Amino acid sequence: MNTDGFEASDDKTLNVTLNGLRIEDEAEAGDSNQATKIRDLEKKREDYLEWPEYFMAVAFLSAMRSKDPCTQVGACITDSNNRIVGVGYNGMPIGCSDEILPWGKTSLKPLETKYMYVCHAEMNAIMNKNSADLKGCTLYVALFPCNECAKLIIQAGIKLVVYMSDKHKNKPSTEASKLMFNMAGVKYQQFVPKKSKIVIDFEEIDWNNMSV
Ligand SMILES: Nc1ccn([C@H]2C[C@H](O)[C@@H](COP(=O)(O)O)O2)c(=O)n1
Ligand SMILES: [Zn+2]
Repeated sequence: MNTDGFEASDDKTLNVTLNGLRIEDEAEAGDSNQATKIRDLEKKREDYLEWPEYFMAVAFLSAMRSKDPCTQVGACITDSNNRIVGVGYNGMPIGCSDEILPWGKTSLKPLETKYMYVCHAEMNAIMNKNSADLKGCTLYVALFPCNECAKLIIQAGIKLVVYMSDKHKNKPSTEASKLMFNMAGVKYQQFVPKKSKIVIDFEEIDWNNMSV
């Protein structure tokens, strides 16, 4: 065993035992890159997802379930213990076929547009709650909530809305949401990602080191 805790075997394979796991490397003993790599496996990871990024990523993952051809929105509600207590995405109400109801938005006949029927992501996340109530909770959502969802958010007792985009900020609906949030003491803040990308590539997972 050398001073780094590595064991150089006769066949020039670098063998290291970490927490009962034997890591064998085809590197020559003394290869400093390999040594650094192996030493990194002994330390706590520093590039783990922080809570806000994790929750916003859950919101975005949920949005991938949406069948809306134009806009997919996801929402994730968390409590003060950083537990997820509700998730949702925009979709047709339960029992109302999303094969039959319209997904278009341009028809001059309101009944033939999705707007009459779609449940917004925030509404679904609130309705899907798995805790007794949502008092003091935080809602993560891709788009700033509309006025109808703002009412639900307020009534549910949610205290903070973290949103990614307020691209409709000049719409009366957004202004109404902000007016109600301000009156009701619901705070809202734009999410500033620390990572530009969060990728899950199933084909690239290194099962030996369990890194993605
Ligand atoms: N905060 C939001 C904003 C929008 N949505 C949903 C509702 C519709 O399915 C769609 C909006 O349609 P668009 O006019 O953008 O094609 O997005 C939501 O769930 N939450
Ligand atoms: Zn809404």
